[in-house]
Amino acid sequence: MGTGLLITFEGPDGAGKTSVLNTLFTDYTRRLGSKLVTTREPGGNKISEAIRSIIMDQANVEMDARTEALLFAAARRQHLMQTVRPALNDGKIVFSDRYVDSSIAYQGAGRNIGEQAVADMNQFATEGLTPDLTVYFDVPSEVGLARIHQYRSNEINRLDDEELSFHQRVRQAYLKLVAAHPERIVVVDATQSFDDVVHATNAVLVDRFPGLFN
Ligand SMILES: Nc1ncnc2c1ncn2[C@@H]1O[C@H](COP(=O)(O)OP(=O)(O)OP(=O)(O)O)[C@@H](O)[C@H]1O
Ligand SMILES: Cc1cn([C@H]2C[C@H](O)[C@@H](COP(=O)(O)O)O2)c(=O)[nH]c1=O
Repeated sequence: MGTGLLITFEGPDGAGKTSVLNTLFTDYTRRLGSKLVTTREPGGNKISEAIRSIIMDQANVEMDARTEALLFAAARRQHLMQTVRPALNDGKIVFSDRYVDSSIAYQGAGRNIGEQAVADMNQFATEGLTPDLTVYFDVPSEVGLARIHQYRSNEINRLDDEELSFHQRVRQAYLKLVAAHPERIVVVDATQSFDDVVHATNAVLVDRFPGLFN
Protein backbone atom coordinates (compact mmCIF):
# COMPACT_ATOMS: atom_id res chain seq x y z
CA MET A 1 0.00 0.00 0.00
CA GLY A 2 1.59 3.28 -1.10
CA THR A 3 1.25 6.73 0.31
CA GLY A 4 0.03 9.11 -2.33
CA LEU A 5 0.02 12.88 -2.47
CA LEU A 6 -2.85 15.24 -1.73
CA ILE A 7 -2.59 18.56 -3.57
CA THR A 8 -5.38 21.06 -3.06
CA PHE A 9 -6.37 24.10 -5.11
CA GLU A 10 -7.96 27.03 -3.33
CA GLY A 11 -9.11 30.54 -3.98
CA PRO A 12 -12.01 32.96 -4.10
CA ASP A 13 -14.86 32.39 -6.53
CA GLY A 14 -13.81 33.03 -10.11
CA ALA A 15 -10.08 32.81 -9.39
CA GLY A 16 -9.71 30.26 -12.19
CA LYS A 17 -8.87 27.13 -10.15
CA THR A 18 -11.15 24.75 -12.00
CA SER A 19 -10.05 25.90 -15.47
CA VAL A 20 -6.35 25.67 -14.57
CA LEU A 21 -6.83 22.29 -12.88
CA ASN A 22 -8.59 20.88 -15.95
CA THR A 23 -5.81 22.10 -18.25
CA LEU A 24 -3.02 20.71 -16.07
CA PHE A 25 -4.86 17.44 -15.45
CA THR A 26 -5.14 16.83 -19.20
CA ASP A 27 -1.49 17.66 -19.67
CA TYR A 28 -0.13 15.61 -16.73
CA THR A 29 -2.35 12.62 -17.46
CA ARG A 30 -0.33 12.01 -20.63
CA ARG A 31 2.65 11.36 -18.39
CA LEU A 32 1.07 10.00 -15.22
CA GLY A 33 -2.01 8.15 -16.54
CA SER A 34 -4.30 6.79 -13.85
CA LYS A 35 -1.80 7.67 -11.10
CA LEU A 36 -3.34 11.15 -11.20
CA VAL A 37 -6.87 11.64 -9.90
CA THR A 38 -8.86 14.86 -9.94
CA THR A 39 -11.84 15.55 -7.73
CA ARG A 40 -13.72 18.42 -6.15
CA GLU A 41 -15.36 19.58 -2.95
CA PRO A 42 -18.10 19.53 -2.12
CA GLY A 43 -18.65 16.49 -4.32
CA GLY A 44 -16.59 13.75 -5.93
CA ASN A 45 -19.01 10.90 -5.20
CA LYS A 46 -22.75 10.29 -5.07
CA ILE A 47 -23.40 11.20 -1.42
CA SER A 48 -21.14 14.26 -1.42
CA GLU A 49 -22.62 15.48 -4.73
CA ALA A 50 -26.11 15.12 -3.21
CA ILE A 51 -25.03 17.23 -0.21
CA ARG A 52 -23.54 19.73 -2.69
CA SER A 53 -26.89 20.14 -4.42
CA ILE A 54 -28.57 21.02 -1.12
CA ILE A 55 -25.86 23.51 -0.17
CA MET A 56 -25.73 25.24 -3.57
CA ASP A 57 -29.46 25.41 -4.23
CA GLN A 58 -30.36 29.10 -4.55
CA ALA A 59 -33.81 28.27 -3.15
CA ASN A 60 -32.28 27.33 0.24
CA VAL A 61 -32.08 30.93 1.44
CA GLU A 62 -33.10 29.96 4.99
CA MET A 63 -30.03 27.75 5.53
CA ASP A 64 -28.34 28.55 8.86
CA ALA A 65 -24.61 29.30 8.71
CA ARG A 66 -23.64 26.47 11.08
CA THR A 67 -25.88 24.06 9.16
CA GLU A 68 -23.98 25.08 6.02
CA ALA A 69 -20.61 24.52 7.75
CA LEU A 70 -21.74 21.09 8.99
CA LEU A 71 -22.97 20.10 5.52
CA PHE A 72 -19.64 21.06 3.95
CA ALA A 73 -17.86 19.03 6.65
CA ALA A 74 -20.19 16.06 6.11
CA ALA A 75 -19.60 16.15 2.35
CA ARG A 76 -15.86 16.39 3.04
CA ARG A 77 -15.89 13.42 5.40
CA GLN A 78 -17.66 11.23 2.84
CA HIS A 79 -15.34 12.45 0.08
CA LEU A 80 -12.32 11.66 2.23
CA MET A 81 -13.46 8.17 3.15
CA GLN A 82 -14.87 7.13 -0.22
CA THR A 83 -12.68 8.99 -2.70
CA VAL A 84 -9.52 10.60 -1.32
CA ARG A 85 -8.22 8.07 1.21
CA PRO A 86 -8.60 5.02 -1.06
CA ALA A 87 -6.71 6.87 -3.81
CA LEU A 88 -3.94 7.92 -1.42
CA ASN A 89 -3.69 4.37 -0.09
CA ASP A 90 -3.23 3.26 -3.72
CA GLY A 91 -0.29 5.66 -4.03
CA LYS A 92 -2.15 8.08 -6.30
CA ILE A 93 -1.71 11.81 -6.68
CA VAL A 94 -5.01 13.48 -5.81
CA PHE A 95 -5.79 16.98 -7.11
CA SER A 96 -8.68 18.35 -5.08
CA ASP A 97 -10.53 21.49 -6.19
CA ARG A 98 -11.00 22.90 -2.62
CA TYR A 99 -10.61 21.33 0.84
CA VAL A 100 -10.64 22.48 4.49
CA ASP A 101 -9.19 25.95 3.78
CA SER A 102 -12.39 26.75 1.85
CA SER A 103 -14.50 26.10 4.96
CA ILE A 104 -12.20 28.19 7.15
CA ALA A 105 -12.40 31.08 4.66
CA TYR A 106 -16.06 30.87 3.56
CA GLN A 107 -17.84 29.66 6.70
CA GLY A 108 -15.31 30.78 9.34
CA ALA A 109 -14.74 34.29 7.96
CA GLY A 110 -17.38 34.79 5.24
CA ARG A 111 -20.24 33.62 7.48
CA ASN A 112 -18.54 34.95 10.63
CA ILE A 113 -18.76 31.62 12.50
CA GLY A 114 -15.08 31.89 13.50
CA GLU A 115 -12.08 30.46 11.70
CA GLN A 116 -10.85 28.42 14.68
CA ALA A 117 -14.27 26.87 15.35
CA VAL A 118 -14.51 25.77 11.73
CA ALA A 119 -10.94 24.47 11.74
CA ASP A 120 -11.73 22.44 14.88
CA MET A 121 -14.87 20.94 13.36
CA ASN A 122 -12.90 19.96 10.27
CA GLN A 123 -10.20 18.38 12.39
CA PHE A 124 -12.95 15.98 13.51
CA ALA A 125 -14.18 15.45 9.93
CA THR A 126 -10.74 14.80 8.42
CA GLU A 127 -8.95 13.30 11.45
CA GLY A 128 -6.25 15.82 10.66
CA LEU A 129 -5.46 14.84 7.07
CA THR A 130 -3.51 17.84 5.77
CA PRO A 131 -2.61 18.43 2.10
CA ASP A 132 1.00 17.89 1.03
CA LEU A 133 0.68 21.13 -0.93
CA THR A 134 -1.98 23.79 -1.44
CA VAL A 135 -1.90 26.12 -4.42
CA TYR A 136 -3.81 29.29 -3.60
CA PHE A 137 -5.04 31.36 -6.55
CA ASP A 138 -5.18 34.94 -5.37
CA VAL A 139 -7.52 37.39 -7.01
CA PRO A 140 -9.34 40.48 -5.69
CA SER A 141 -12.97 39.59 -5.00
CA GLU A 142 -14.23 42.09 -7.56
CA VAL A 143 -12.16 40.48 -10.33
CA GLY A 144 -13.29 36.93 -9.50
CA LEU A 145 -16.95 37.92 -9.27
CA ALA A 146 -16.76 39.89 -12.53
CA ARG A 147 -15.38 36.80 -14.31
CA ILE A 148 -18.22 34.68 -13.00
CA HIS A 149 -20.86 37.18 -14.05
CA GLN A 150 -19.23 37.74 -17.44
CA TYR A 151 -18.42 34.15 -18.43
CA ARG A 152 -20.41 31.82 -16.18
CA SER A 153 -23.67 33.61 -15.42
CA ASN A 154 -25.67 30.41 -16.05
CA GLU A 155 -23.87 28.65 -13.16
CA ILE A 156 -24.16 31.11 -10.27
CA ASN A 157 -24.65 29.30 -6.94
CA ARG A 158 -25.95 30.39 -3.51
CA LEU A 159 -22.46 31.39 -2.32
CA ASP A 160 -21.50 33.28 -5.49
CA ASP A 161 -24.65 35.31 -4.83
CA GLU A 162 -23.38 36.72 -1.52
CA GLU A 163 -22.57 40.42 -1.18
CA LEU A 164 -19.09 41.79 -1.96
CA SER A 165 -18.14 42.18 1.74
CA PHE A 166 -18.67 38.41 2.24
CA HIS A 167 -16.23 37.66 -0.61
CA GLN A 168 -13.75 40.21 0.74
CA ARG A 169 -13.76 38.49 4.15
CA VAL A 170 -13.16 35.18 2.36
CA ARG A 171 -10.11 36.55 0.56
CA GLN A 172 -8.67 38.12 3.72
CA ALA A 173 -9.06 34.80 5.55
CA TYR A 174 -7.22 33.01 2.74
CA LEU A 175 -4.38 35.53 2.99
CA LYS A 176 -4.20 34.86 6.75
CA LEU A 177 -3.97 31.11 6.06
CA VAL A 178 -1.14 31.76 3.58
CA ALA A 179 0.74 33.73 6.24
CA ALA A 180 0.12 31.04 8.87
CA HIS A 181 1.17 28.07 6.67
CA PRO A 182 3.96 29.26 4.36
CA GLU A 183 5.41 25.74 4.14
CA ARG A 184 2.15 24.28 2.81
CA ILE A 185 0.45 27.06 0.84
CA VAL A 186 1.98 28.59 -2.29
CA VAL A 187 0.37 31.66 -3.84
CA VAL A 188 -0.20 32.07 -7.57
CA ASP A 189 -1.20 35.52 -8.85
CA ALA A 190 -4.49 34.68 -10.57
CA THR A 191 -4.96 38.15 -12.06
CA GLN A 192 -2.50 37.19 -14.82
CA SER A 193 -3.63 35.88 -18.20
CA PHE A 194 -4.97 32.33 -18.12
CA ASP A 195 -1.87 30.94 -19.86
CA ASP A 196 0.42 32.69 -17.39
CA VAL A 197 -1.55 31.28 -14.43
CA VAL A 198 -1.25 27.75 -15.91
CA HIS A 199 2.47 28.31 -16.43
CA ALA A 200 2.96 29.61 -12.87
CA THR A 201 1.01 26.71 -11.36
CA ASN A 202 3.03 24.19 -13.34
CA ALA A 203 6.21 25.88 -12.09
CA VAL A 204 5.04 25.53 -8.46
CA LEU A 205 4.33 21.81 -8.90
CA VAL A 206 7.58 21.09 -10.74
CA ASP A 207 9.54 22.99 -8.13
CA ARG A 208 7.85 21.24 -5.19
CA PHE A 209 7.92 17.72 -6.66
CA PRO A 210 10.98 17.48 -8.95
CA GLY A 211 10.64 14.81 -11.65
CA LEU A 212 6.95 14.11 -11.01
CA PHE A 213 5.27 16.67 -13.24
CA ASN A 214 8.09 17.21 -15.77
N1 LIG B 1 -6.67 34.14 -15.69
C1 LIG B 1 -7.90 34.32 -16.18
N2 LIG B 1 -8.23 35.44 -16.83
C2 LIG B 1 -9.49 35.66 -17.29
N3 LIG B 1 -10.51 34.78 -17.16
C3 LIG B 1 -10.25 33.65 -16.51
C4 LIG B 1 -8.96 33.35 -15.98
N4 LIG B 1 -9.02 32.15 -15.37
C5 LIG B 1 -10.28 31.71 -15.51
N5 LIG B 1 -11.02 32.61 -16.20
C6 LIG B 1 -12.45 32.51 -16.51
O1 LIG B 1 -13.16 32.87 -15.35
C7 LIG B 1 -14.29 32.02 -15.15
C8 LIG B 1 -14.18 31.36 -13.78
O2 LIG B 1 -13.13 30.41 -13.83
P1 LIG B 1 -13.18 29.07 -13.00
O3 LIG B 1 -14.56 28.50 -13.03
O4 LIG B 1 -12.06 28.23 -13.45
O5 LIG B 1 -12.89 29.66 -11.54
P2 LIG B 1 -12.97 28.96 -10.14
O6 LIG B 1 -11.85 29.49 -9.35
O7 LIG B 1 -13.02 27.49 -10.30
O8 LIG B 1 -14.34 29.53 -9.58
P3 LIG B 1 -15.39 28.88 -8.55
O9 LIG B 1 -14.63 28.49 -7.35
O10 LIG B 1 -16.35 29.98 -8.31
O11 LIG B 1 -16.00 27.70 -9.26
C9 LIG B 1 -14.29 31.01 -16.30
O12 LIG B 1 -15.20 31.45 -17.27
C10 LIG B 1 -12.87 31.07 -16.84
O13 LIG B 1 -12.79 30.82 -18.23
C1 LIG C 1 -15.49 23.24 -0.18
C2 LIG C 1 -16.23 24.50 0.19
C3 LIG C 1 -16.75 25.31 -0.80
N1 LIG C 1 -17.40 26.44 -0.46
C4 LIG C 1 -17.97 27.28 -1.52
C5 LIG C 1 -16.99 27.92 -2.45
C6 LIG C 1 -17.77 28.08 -3.73
O1 LIG C 1 -18.53 29.27 -3.63
C7 LIG C 1 -18.70 26.88 -3.70
C8 LIG C 1 -18.16 25.72 -4.48
O2 LIG C 1 -18.26 26.03 -5.82
P1 LIG C 1 -17.11 25.62 -6.86
O3 LIG C 1 -17.63 26.17 -8.15
O4 LIG C 1 -17.06 24.12 -6.86
O5 LIG C 1 -15.84 26.25 -6.42
O6 LIG C 1 -18.78 26.49 -2.33
C9 LIG C 1 -17.57 26.78 0.87
O7 LIG C 1 -18.22 27.80 1.17
N2 LIG C 1 -17.04 25.99 1.83
C10 LIG C 1 -16.39 24.86 1.56
O8 LIG C 1 -15.90 24.15 2.48
